[in-house]
Amino acid sequence: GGPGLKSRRKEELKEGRQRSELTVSQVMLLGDSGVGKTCFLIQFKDRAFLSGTFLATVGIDFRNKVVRVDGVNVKLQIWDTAGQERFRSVTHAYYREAQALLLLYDITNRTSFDNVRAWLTEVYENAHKDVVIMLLGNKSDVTGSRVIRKEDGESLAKEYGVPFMETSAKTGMNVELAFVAIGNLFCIPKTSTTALFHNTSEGLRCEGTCCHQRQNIWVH
Ligand SMILES: Nc1nc2c(ncn2[C@@H]2O[C@H](COP(=O)(O)OP(=O)(O)OP(=O)(O)O)[C@@H](O)[C@H]2O)c(=O)[nH]1
Repeated sequence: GGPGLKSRRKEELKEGRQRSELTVSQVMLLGDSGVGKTCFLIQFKDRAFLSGTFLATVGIDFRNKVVRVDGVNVKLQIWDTAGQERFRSVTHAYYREAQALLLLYDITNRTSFDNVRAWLTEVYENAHKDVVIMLLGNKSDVTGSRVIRKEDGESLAKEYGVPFMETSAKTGMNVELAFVAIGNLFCIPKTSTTALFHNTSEGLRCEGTCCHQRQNIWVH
């Protein structure tokens, strides 16, 4: 009893309120095998980089993380998919469930960049029509063996009307930002094809009207 219990109750209430504010969103990581999807997710979740031996993802794996977007807690359930062709049928089954897709290519691997078009075709055929897509040029820390210029990534993204960033799962550059941006993208009006982000002292802000309540996107 006593004041200890009272304050604990207060805390529980506050927690409960916070929990009910939480929205859940499914995010899928896509792209060729070896572009760095698993590393990208681990960097985001644990701020660590897995170097050394490359272990290809088998089928699908997932991790949760809560990000704060415009004062709302968003629980991202992130699905890490296998890039290898032989697992495609498994990953296809998850497309429909995803609210957001992060499509990665490797800036040191031209094939992975060329395959972005094929990935997008697959996405448009299988994913939900309101899915939010973002293109990411990963491994931007590598300077010596870069084969895809940043401008190439930008123009491809513009062609498809999707936002773009270069990232590094190794240094962590833009990793968190990409996930926060995905959260923010839900705020972009459907008619808008380009997302304008502003870096403010309070974090990333996007231009557009907020629509956190859009039923097909947010699962409460
Ligand atoms: N330099 C550098 N290496 C990276 C980066 N991201 C991943 N790697 C390396 O690239 C290799 C592949 O990374 P993974 O994350 O396993 O690739 P994946 O896309 O998950 O591959 P699949 O599971 O087969 O689809 C590993 O050897 C990583 O260490 C990065 O940002 N910079």
